[in-house]
Amino acid sequence: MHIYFCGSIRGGRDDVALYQKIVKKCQQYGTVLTEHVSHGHLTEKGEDASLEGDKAIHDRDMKWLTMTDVIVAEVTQPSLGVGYELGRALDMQKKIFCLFRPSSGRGATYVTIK
Ligand SMILES: O=c1[nH]c(=O)n([C@H]2C[C@H](O)[C@@H](COP(=O)(O)O)O2)cc1CO
Repeated sequence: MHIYFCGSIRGGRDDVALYQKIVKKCQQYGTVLTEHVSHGHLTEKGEDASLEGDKAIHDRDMKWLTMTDVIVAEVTQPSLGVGYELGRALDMQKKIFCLFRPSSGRGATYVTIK
C-alpha cells in the first residue's frame, strides 16, 4: 500500500517530532512516499530546490499523489502546501485521513469536515 503523508514544511516545522511518529506508524502498513516531510533536518526553507526548482518538487508530489492509495495529513500546523495537496486529493477522490489536535487551541481547517 502507498501512503502519502502531508505535513507542514514552509508553514512551520513545530510539529516535526509528531510527523516522525506518524510516519513510523504508517510504515507498519505500507510505503510512505513522502517520508522526507518527517525528516528532522528539513527546515521551513523546504527541500533544496536549487537543483531542479519548486516545479520539480510539485510535479513529483502530484505524481505520488496520483499513485497513492491513501493520504494521511497532520493539519494542526496551517500550511498552504498541505491545503493544496488535500484539495487536489479530494478532486482525485482519494481516501483522506486528517489528524487535528484540538489541544493546540487552533481551529480546524474546513477541509477536514468533508
Ligand atoms: O520542499 C517541499 N517539499 C514537499 O514535498 N512539499 C509538500 C509536502 C508537504 O505535505 C507540503 C508542505 O507544504 P508547505 O511547505 O507549504 O508547508 O508540501 C512542500 C515543500 C516546500 O513547500
